[in-house]
Amino acid sequence: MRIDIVTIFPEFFSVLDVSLLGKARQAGRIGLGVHDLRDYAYDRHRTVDDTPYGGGAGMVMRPEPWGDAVDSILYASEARGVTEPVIIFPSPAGELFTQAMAQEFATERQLIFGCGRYEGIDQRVVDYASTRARVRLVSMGDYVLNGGEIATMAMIEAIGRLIPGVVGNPASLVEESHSDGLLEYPSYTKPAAWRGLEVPPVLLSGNHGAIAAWRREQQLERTRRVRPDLLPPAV
Ligand SMILES: Nc1ncccc1[N+](=O)[O-]
Repeated sequence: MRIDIVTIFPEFFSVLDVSLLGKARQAGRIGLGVHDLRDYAYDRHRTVDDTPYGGGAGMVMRPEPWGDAVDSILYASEARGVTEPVIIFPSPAGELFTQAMAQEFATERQLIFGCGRYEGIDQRVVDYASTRARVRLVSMGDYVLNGGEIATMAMIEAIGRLIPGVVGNPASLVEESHSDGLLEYPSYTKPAAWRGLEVPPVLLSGNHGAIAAWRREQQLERTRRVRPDLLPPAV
């Protein structure tokens, strides 16, 4: 998979050189391009924002630098034979990011992330990009960040770890929260007793059927208690 990021803070993404994603990049499983939006702002001060039409507080990101940045990335995509990649604009006005979306995006050949700042990006950038790529506005939750960089980092981690070969043991991806729609069961390791707290005896029984049943019940109980909205109908 190829990932391109447009941002005014390219240094934000140096963290993607480490850990699993760093190894995936070294192994060639993920290609990463971080593009500084200011490289596409050709005035002397490399301005990327301006005051909003219609008034109001804050600044809006100008369309020209975005248009040139998107065109430059799409031109390179076409040269690599990728037509209509997905462009993701993190936005509190977007559709809520879920594990299902992470799974969906993990099958794409290329993802482009457009990190807005200030009060957002001129709407015409989204409208223009939609004529040349599959555009998705995606939200990490009902709260407001100062820009799309942290949201992009979270999505890249959630998506990247699903790409075959990135996570050492693919089996570990199966029994996780949200992988089967429910929250995961509690986990324990040695010692069996710690500060007067015991590991549930069933986990020491060696009875795999009883262990699987206990874990499923724990998932349901935890999901009922913490996230009843995730419960499948008639549970
Ligand atoms: N919540 C957000 N606030 C600002 C930018 C992006 C956001 N998001 O969730 O993707």
